[in-house]
This record gives sequence, C-alpha cells and structure tokens, in this order.
Amino acid sequence: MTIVITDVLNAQDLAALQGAANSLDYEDGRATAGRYARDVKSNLQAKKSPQLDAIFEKVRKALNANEIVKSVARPRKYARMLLSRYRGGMTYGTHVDDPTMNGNRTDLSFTLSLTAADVYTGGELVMEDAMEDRAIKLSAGEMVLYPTSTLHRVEPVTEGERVAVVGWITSWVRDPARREILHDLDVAARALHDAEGKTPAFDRVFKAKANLSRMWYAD
Ligand SMILES: O=C(O)CCC(=O)C(=O)O
Ligand SMILES: [Fe+2]
Repeated sequence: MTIVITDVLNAQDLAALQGAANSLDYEDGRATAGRYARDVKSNLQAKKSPQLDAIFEKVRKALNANEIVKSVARPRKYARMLLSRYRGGMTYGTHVDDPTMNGNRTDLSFTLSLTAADVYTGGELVMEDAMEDRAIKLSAGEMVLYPTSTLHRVEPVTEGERVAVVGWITSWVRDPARREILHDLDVAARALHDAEGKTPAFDRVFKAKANLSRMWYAD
C-alpha cells in the first residue's frame, strides 16, 4: 500500500526543520547509495552533525505520534534517515532501495517534504510498477509511505530546490498483506466505535485485530 499523509509536521516544527535544513553542510549523496543505485543518483545530502540528529529525532517523534503512520507502518525501528536536497537538474534514476540498512530490514520507505510543491519544477517521486508509473509531488509537511520493494525514481529538479527527509522503517509486521489487514481492521474498529460506541461487534473486531497482531508481530 502506498499512502500520502498530510500535516505530519505542524507549522512550528516545519518552520524549525526548514531553518535547520538551510543551515547544514551538504555532500554528494552517492555515498549512501547501494552498488547499482550509485550510478543513477545525483543529489546532495546533509553531512552528519548533532543538528542533523536533532532533525531526525523531531521527525521520529512526529511519525511515532501519527495515528496513520502507526497503523499503516507499525514502526519497530528507523533503519536510516537522510536529509536530501535536489537542485540544478539533480535526479535519482530508477532504483530499488537496499533490503537492509545498518543491520535492519527495510520494510517501508518514506519521503517527508520540507519544501512546498510550487517552489520547484520537476522532482516528482515516481513509483514504477508493471502497469503504470505513479508520480507524487508532496506539499510541505506531507509524506508518502510506500513498500521498500517498489522500483522508484526522482525526476530531475529543473528549477528551484526540493528538500526532503527520506527514511526507511523496519516494521513489526514484515508482510505488506498482513500490515494491510491490520490497518483495515484499525479503520473498521474506529468506524464502528465512532458510529455506535463499544458494542459487541466492536469488541469482536478489536479482539480479532489484537489476536492477529499477536500472531504476526516480530515474525
Ligand atoms: O527523495 C525521494 O522522494 C526519494 C529518494 C530515494 O529514492 C532514495 O533516497 O532512495
Ligand atoms: Fe530510493
């Protein structure tokens, strides 16, 4: 499942992260790409620093507080985060992300945009599958979450600048189909509860979700 989630960052955090991102030093992004992705990657990434760690900590907190992220991704660990910047024709050609990073399995990838869609031209994140390409252009503070198994690319940024935090999540539930079932049950349980309160029907759906979680977590 690929999902766009709006307002992951509030206006205050967004402004703080934008300011912090502007004051960092950047280096060639190829250092963190895998063997084959390196050849198609042309961007800049923030160098390691305490300020960068503080940005990632803020992002981790925002993600862990977001009900949709929790329900769709079930984050167990953040395998890696990067702060990346594209400008002047920079691009990241078709690639697949590494299956493990820092010793952790990568189940979901995300891009959290720090720039508004209208401040740069190009720069769409494109998911490729056998049938069609799907292009995504995010607003500031918005994120897309997608299975790391997906082939994808970033179109060249021909004008302006695109700045985003990208990251990889190790989920409590490894199988995307199982994650989708748990998310569907979350949505159904909440809708039942909102409509009719804590009825026997709600109890059964919630119980099924809890028991499937127990069956599938850390599998
Ligand atoms: O910037 C993005 O939206 C995705 C970048 C990407 O694919 C990567 O860093 O592996
Ligand atoms: Fe990627």
